[in-house]
Amino acid sequence: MEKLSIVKIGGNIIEDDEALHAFLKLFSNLKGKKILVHGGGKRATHMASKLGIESKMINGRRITDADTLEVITMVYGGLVNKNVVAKLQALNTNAIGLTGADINSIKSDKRPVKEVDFGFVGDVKEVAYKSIDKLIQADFTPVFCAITHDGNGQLLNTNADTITSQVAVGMSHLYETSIYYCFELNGVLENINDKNSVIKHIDSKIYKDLLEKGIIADGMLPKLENCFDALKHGVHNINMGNTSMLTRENDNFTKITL
Ligand SMILES: Nc1ncnc2c1ncn2[C@@H]1O[C@H](COP(=O)(O)OP(=O)(O)O)[C@@H](O)[C@H]1O
Ligand SMILES: CC(=O)N[C@@H](CCC(=O)OP(=O)(O)O)C(=O)O
Repeated sequence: MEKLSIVKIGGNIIEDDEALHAFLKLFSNLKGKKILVHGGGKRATHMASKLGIESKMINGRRITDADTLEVITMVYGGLVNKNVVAKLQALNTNAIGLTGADINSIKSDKRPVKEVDFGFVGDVKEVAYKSIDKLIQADFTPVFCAITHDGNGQLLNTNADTITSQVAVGMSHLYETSIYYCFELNGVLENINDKNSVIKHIDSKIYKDLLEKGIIADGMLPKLENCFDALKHGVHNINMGNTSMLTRENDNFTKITL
């Protein structure tokens, strides 16, 4: 099976022009077929506050009312996505920016209201991996933002880590797929205050242990949940760490297995 890399960059890299440029250079130089997924939660929170809209997060997910949906559509689908695409073009990578509505690539269901009403937040139900592959086969590099749609004209906010793992599961029908979750730290850390305390390997048993010890928290919780879900559904390989792990010269990052 041919290989495919799906790389996700988080909010802290997007916020830092130098880090973003350095990352995009590495991504452009990455050999083989590839897809980029970006977040931008921090930028959305900042923009919302400029517009006088308060941001609320529960379990790492944004409560997305109608006003917030407008902000995230402008920020993720517009500002961040188009800037990333333009910067990739400058690096000779022929990128195409997409929400899940484009080419009907990612359909989701609005999250049902239980204890919490998340508003316009979508849980992914269908990835059109064959359509995405048409872009890849035409030598375009898809760049997804954190927006999906319900098929009835409604855009929905969807966590970028989840988009990454679900797109990876879809693409695993066609490729041996690896995920690279790039963020500002060197990997999952034993001690969050010590950047050198990288845990090099996490499997389900170690994960349970880390959860019990309270070592994993905040944004790392949904990230790791997504990892195990993806591995159970056909994704070959998952790595988490600093963007330099893309060079393969750095082996100081976290590898996740079942
Ligand atoms: N044990 C841990 N190791 C590394 N990061 C952790 C850990 N526990 C919690 N985190 C937090 O998870 C964050 C990464 O997740 P998230 O905020 O969703 O970032 P991103 O926007 O890059 O996806 C880190 O910035 C860190 O604050
Ligand atoms: C539903 C939900 O929470 N969506 C996320 C999507 C952006 C994202 O995931 O950005 P990072 O990867 O930078 O955190 C949000 O609006 O914050």
